[in-house]
Amino acid sequence: MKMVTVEQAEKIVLAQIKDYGTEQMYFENALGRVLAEDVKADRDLPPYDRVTMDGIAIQFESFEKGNYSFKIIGTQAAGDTPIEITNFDECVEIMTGAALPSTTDTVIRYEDLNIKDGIATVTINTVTKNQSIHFRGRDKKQNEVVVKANQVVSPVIIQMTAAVGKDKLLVKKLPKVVIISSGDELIKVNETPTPYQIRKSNNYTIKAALQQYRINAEMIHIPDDAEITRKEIEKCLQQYDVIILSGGVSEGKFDYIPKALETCGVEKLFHKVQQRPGKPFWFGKHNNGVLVYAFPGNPVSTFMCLHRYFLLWLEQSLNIVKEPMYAQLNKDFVFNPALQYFLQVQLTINNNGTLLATPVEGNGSGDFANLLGTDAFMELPLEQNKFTKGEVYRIWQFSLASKW
Ligand SMILES: Nc1nc2c(c(=O)[nH]1)N[C@H]1C(S)=C(S)[C@@H](COP(=O)(O)OP(=O)(O)OC[C@H]3O[C@@H](n4cnc5c(N)ncnc54)[C@H](O)[C@@H]3O)O[C@H]1N2
Ligand code: MOO
Repeated sequence: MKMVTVEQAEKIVLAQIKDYGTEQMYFENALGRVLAEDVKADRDLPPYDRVTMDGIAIQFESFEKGNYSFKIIGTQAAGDTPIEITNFDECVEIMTGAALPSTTDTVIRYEDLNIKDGIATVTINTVTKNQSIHFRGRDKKQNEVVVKANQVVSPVIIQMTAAVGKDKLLVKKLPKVVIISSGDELIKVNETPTPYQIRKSNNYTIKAALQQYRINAEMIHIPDDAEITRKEIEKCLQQYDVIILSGGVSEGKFDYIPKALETCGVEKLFHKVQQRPGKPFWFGKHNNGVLVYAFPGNPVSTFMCLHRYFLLWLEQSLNIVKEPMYAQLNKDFVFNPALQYFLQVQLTINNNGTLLATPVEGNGSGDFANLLGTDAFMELPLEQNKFTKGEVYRIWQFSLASKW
């Protein structure tokens, strides 16, 4: 099979979008999950005419006719049953959050009153009818949708679901994912490497990226052994929805992955994409539905393919709707090979509000240290070799949104 373009690879990957169903969960645990139902207001919001200042509640008409002094007939806290007045010159001392008595229509705050011997005297001349009242149903009506389905549950959504008494939420189920690292040169994080060994790290960055979507992926390491590789993949095909591999997919003597996958009945949908980094990316599907993303082992290649293909597939499978992001190249750049280049860029916003992408090239796809100073990959078009400052291209952001 011929090498596919980035565009073709994306099409093939997105043709495998899958709905993993829904599940109910306690609302407090739903942060970061994708809501699979609309949430409606169980009653009007606010549910009653809500007082917004501590002070007194009066009938505006009384003040309008020249009455400045009101006899306090009671004190009403938030949560209390409203105390009704029976005379024009009466008032209720009332607290923020209390329900406005139906016989009153205006609230005057303590700062504008003088209270002595049970009489509240207004010390200002301008009072507006209905002031300091947040009227019932002003924000939302009963049964109105307050949170729409198909969005990631955020702190404000948690607040709203709490407020409308919805303690269980229907959310999208997440695929079961296993991350497989391979290579005899790789040791555990807490082991001491020989001069020629390195610590495993790609698998942790994948796991962490997936945790942002609340997926708790398992991790497995396999040695450079064809038979063990085959057996482990065989097992994973029975237990998971998605297998993500990192390493062992290029031309090396110990790159057993593509062969093992095909022996296990995983159909190759493509191997090799016309891109840098990440050229040897292998993607396939088992007839039981399990998808296999086998990323090239170089850390930046794995990281780029994860964002450009897997997370895109995941977001679309979970119905997370995201608009593509673009930025303006902030420096001329040249790339000659006939490959689609994913340039590492640092993002800043200039004083015109334009998102600028400054190239920070690094030392190739093994240089994962370079990722720390960058925020996104800028996808440069295949047809061009020269890219000029001021041109706008698509970006794939990986730094946390909290940067701004
Ligand atoms: N003759 C050719 N050689 C290579 C080609 C090619 O087309 N022909 N492609 C190159 C490209 S591009 C890439 S990218 C790499 C991909 O190789 P593999 O997928 O086989 O990956 P490995 O050889 O297993 O590892 C590459 C590199 O990454 C390190 N690595 C692997 N896994 C991890 C991990 N979990 N954590 C940290 N680092 C990891 C590994 O130690 C190697 O240094 O192939 C080129 N070669
Ligand atoms: O996929 Mo490789 O990243 O070009 O070194």
